[in-house]
Amino acid sequence: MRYISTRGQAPALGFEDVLLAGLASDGGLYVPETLPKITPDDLRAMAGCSYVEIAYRVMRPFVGDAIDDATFRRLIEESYASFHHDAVVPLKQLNSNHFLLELFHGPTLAFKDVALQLLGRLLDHFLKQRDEKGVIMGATSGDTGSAAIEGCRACENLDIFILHPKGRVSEIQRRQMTTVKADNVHNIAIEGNFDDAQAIVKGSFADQAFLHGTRLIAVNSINWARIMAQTVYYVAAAVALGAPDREVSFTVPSANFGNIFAGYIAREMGVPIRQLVIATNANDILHRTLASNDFSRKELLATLAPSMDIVVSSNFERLLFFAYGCDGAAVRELLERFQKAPAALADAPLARMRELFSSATASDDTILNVIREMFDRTGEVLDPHTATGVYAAEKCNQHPDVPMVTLATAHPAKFSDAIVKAGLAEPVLPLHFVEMLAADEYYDVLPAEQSAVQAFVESHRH
Ligand SMILES: Cc1ncc(COP(=O)(O)O)c(C=O)c1O
Ligand SMILES: N[C@@H](CCOP(=O)(O)O)C(=O)O
Repeated sequence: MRYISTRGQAPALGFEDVLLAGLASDGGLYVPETLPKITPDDLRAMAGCSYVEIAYRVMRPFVGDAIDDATFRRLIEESYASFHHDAVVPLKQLNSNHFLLELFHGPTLAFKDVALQLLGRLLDHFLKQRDEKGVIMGATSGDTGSAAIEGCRACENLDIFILHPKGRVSEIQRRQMTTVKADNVHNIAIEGNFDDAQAIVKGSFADQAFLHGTRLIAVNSINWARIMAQTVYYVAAAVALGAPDREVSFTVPSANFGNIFAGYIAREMGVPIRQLVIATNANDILHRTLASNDFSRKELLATLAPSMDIVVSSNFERLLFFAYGCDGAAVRELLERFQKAPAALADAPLARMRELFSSATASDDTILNVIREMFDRTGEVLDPHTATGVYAAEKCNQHPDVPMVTLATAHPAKFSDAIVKAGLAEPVLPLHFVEMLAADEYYDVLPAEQSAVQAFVESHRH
C-alpha cells in the first residue's frame, strides 16, 4: 500500500513512513493511492464478529507488510481492551430508525480514544524497532490532547507536547491533560484559539530544523493512521444494522473533518452508506461551503461544544482531493486562495460532494434545546457535540427508510456546564476520574507564536 499527498508534490510513502511523517513535505495530507475494497461477502462474513476482529480485517490492507499479522492483531487487542464496554462502540437505539453509536467508552471518554489507543501502540512498535526517538506535537480543542497523552505516555521513545487554547476547553478536559505528571508529557496553554495552535503544529512540520534531526510526529487527524482506525466503526455499525443487504446513513458532529472523512473512506471501500450528514456548531464553515459554496474563514467563536470550535478544518483537504479527481495541483491552488481570501469550490467537485453529504448548523440555543428534549423523550443525556449531531440528523435525513446513525463523540460528564445549563442534573463523572478534580495541574502558558513554542519544545524534550 502506497500513500500520496493531497498536494501532489511529496514523495509517495509506505504505511510506516506515513505514520511517522504526519504532514507530507509539500504541506499536504497523505491518502492511500488506491483504496482496498470490502466486498458484500466480506461484510456478510463480519456479521457477529467482535470489534477487534472487524478492526483487524478492515485495517490489515492499509498496513501492508509494515507489520506482521500476529503483532498487528495483538496491538489491536490491547488497544480495545482499554475500553469500558465489551462492545467497544455500542449502538443504542433512540427511536425506530435513529441510533447512537457511542464512541466514548475509551479511557478519556471521547471518540479520539478509538484511534489514539492504537496510534500510540503503533508508534511505540516502530520507534523501538528502529531504536529511534520522536517528538509529538499535537493541537487540541479539548479531546485529542488527553487521548494522545493516554495513548502515548507509556512510549519511552516519545516526548509529547500538547497545545490547547487557554481558557477554551472544559475544566474536565483541561484536568485530564494537565494532571498527568510524567517526564515525557508537556502541556502548553496557548494564548490564542485552536486554529492558532493547529497552525503552530503544522508550521513546525514545515520547519523541523529546531529539533536538530529528531523526528516530529503528528497525533492529530492529519496522521493517516487516525483516519484508518476511525473507518472501522462505520463498518462495524453498518454490519450490525444489516450491511451489505441494508443501507445505512451517518450523522457526524464535525470540525476538523477527520471523523466523517473516515466514513467517506468506508463508503469508498464498499460499505453501503447512503448519506453522510455534517453537523457543525456555530463555527459553520463546513456547512457554508457545502450549502452555499462559501469557503471562507470567519472569526472563531467560543460555543457550548468547544471541541468543535475550529475554523480551518484539516481533513476537508482530503475530501477536496477526492472530489477534485485526485488533482493535487487543483487542491493546492484552491487552498492557497483560501488562505488569502474567501474562496469557492469548482462546480463539479461541489456537485460530487452534494451527492453524498448534507449539513446543518446548531447554535448554542439549539444545542441546549436538543439536550433537554432528548432527555425528556428518551432519558438519554447527550453531550453538546452529540447534540449537534442529533439535530442535524433529524433535520437532514433524506431517506427515512434507511437507518440513521448519529455518532456520539463524547461522554456528557466532560461538559457538565452545558448539561446543567440545559436544566439537567450534573452528569456523574466515572469514578476513576474523580481523583483528578483535586490533583495538581502541570502546564505552561505561551504566546501563540511558533518560535516561542518551538523554543519550549527544544528545551524540554529529553
Ligand atoms: C467531542 C467531539 N466531537 C466532535 C469533534 C469533531 O470531530 P472532527 O474534528 O473529526 O470533525 C471533536 C473534535 O474534533 C470532538 O472532540
Ligand atoms: N476536536 C479536536 C481537535 C483536533 O482534532 P483532530 O481530530 O485533528 O485531532 C480535539 O478535541 O482536540
